[in-house]
Amino acid sequence: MQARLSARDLACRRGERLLFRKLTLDLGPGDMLHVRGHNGVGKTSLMRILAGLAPPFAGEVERTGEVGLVDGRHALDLDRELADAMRFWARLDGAGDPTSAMERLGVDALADIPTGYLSTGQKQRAVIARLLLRARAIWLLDEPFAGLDTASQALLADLIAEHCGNGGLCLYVSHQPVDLPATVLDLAEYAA
Ligand SMILES: Nc1ncnc2c1ncn2[C@@H]1O[C@H](COP(=O)(O)OP(=O)(O)OP(=O)(O)O)[C@@H](O)[C@H]1O
Repeated sequence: MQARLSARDLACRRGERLLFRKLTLDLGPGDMLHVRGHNGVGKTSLMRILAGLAPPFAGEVERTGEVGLVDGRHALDLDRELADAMRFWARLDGAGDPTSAMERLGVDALADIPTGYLSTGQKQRAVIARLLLRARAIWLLDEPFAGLDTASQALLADLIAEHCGNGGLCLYVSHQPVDLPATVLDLAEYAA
């Protein structure tokens, strides 16, 4: 898997405020980076910049490989049954049958439940199942462990390890410690 994510001298401004600056990183196959920092330091903003969804105030980002982004924006049609929602995502993502990804995340038993009825953790597991629908080299996961029970947190850690073991890379934001051999980046150290 071709995976590379580099950022040079990144700065981020939101409204009138400069949040962080002079952030440089270079991630390749197998690399894991745990981004942390206090509320409002700019973690979500950083993820959006790295994903190419927002421009940096300064600096450059280079990506090799497709991005799989998990953030709080689930974009689920609340009336659609989960199996149907997953098939919709699979079509959007150019992927095949979502059944095995649903089984891996243990949401196959929820197939006929409208997504609006799913609990927070169940929705999050569905979103992670979507991430597995298609091979994407660069995983950008914003608070992916939030709302997950202990078993699901361990499963997600396993999935990240597997992804990186297969030559992918993963950058995740988490306020909680995660049992993975990731390098830690404290965004507060780059606060402007
Ligand atoms: N569109 C915007 N315009 C102005 N300010 C914004 C905008 N979006 C976010 N901000 C501000 O930028 C700062 C950083 O937000 P961001 O969501 O990146 O922080 P975070 O580190 O992810 O926080 P948390 O840990 O609470 O999720 C916050 O003070 C937020 O209010």
